[in-house]
Amino acid sequence: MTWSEHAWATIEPIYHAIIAMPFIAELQEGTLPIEKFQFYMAQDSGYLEHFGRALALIGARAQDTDDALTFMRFGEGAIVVENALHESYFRDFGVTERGVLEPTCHHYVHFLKSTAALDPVEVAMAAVLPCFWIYKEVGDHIYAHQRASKNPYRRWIDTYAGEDFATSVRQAIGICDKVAASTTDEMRARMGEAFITASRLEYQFWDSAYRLVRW
Ligand SMILES: Cc1ncc(C[n+]2csc(CCO)c2C)c(N)n1
Repeated sequence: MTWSEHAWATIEPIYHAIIAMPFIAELQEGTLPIEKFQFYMAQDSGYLEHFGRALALIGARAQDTDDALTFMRFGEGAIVVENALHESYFRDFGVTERGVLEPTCHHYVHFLKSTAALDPVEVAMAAVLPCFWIYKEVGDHIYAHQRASKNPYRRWIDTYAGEDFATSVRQAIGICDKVAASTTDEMRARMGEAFITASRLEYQFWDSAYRLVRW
């Protein structure tokens, strides 16, 4: 079993809890109240900027030059590409400003940034993996189960269910498996812990958007 297969098996309950969340079910049906989506988008816009910086830092710390380049490109993607999507969503859904990072987003980005800066680079790579992988699985799940023909959240769904994104996810998993294969049991365990923590925070991110949790 590869490191990633094992890691995914440990977060399977979290993944199932995510796809059962009202936020995801209502996004899929197109019935999610707009204010919850606005909250999510505004928080996610802040998340993406910090996440992009964490990815670039992991790129700078990666041992292998190809991996460094891949992470730098991920970082660029998070800031440039995803922000463009957010900007158009801001327009379409009437969000005027990003606002402050609310507790869950604040916690998540600071967990990622401190891990990227202070922990071994393999652990940092594992910490950012749920962001890719869970979005891919959630995107595919919603895409496969959607019934509404006129879903205002369609573009969000298409982004994460698309083939371009699938390629990035495969790359991120591949790098984690490669570094895991050439490290110690202790480091693989630390990678697993970071993977679980980030998966919990993915759950919390949607949950707190649904509940509009502010400071
Ligand atoms: C809370 C949160 N987690 C994950 C993503 C998805 N995501 C953001 S950037 C990126 C990779 C580089 O483009 C991916 C997969 C998100 N939007 N918001």
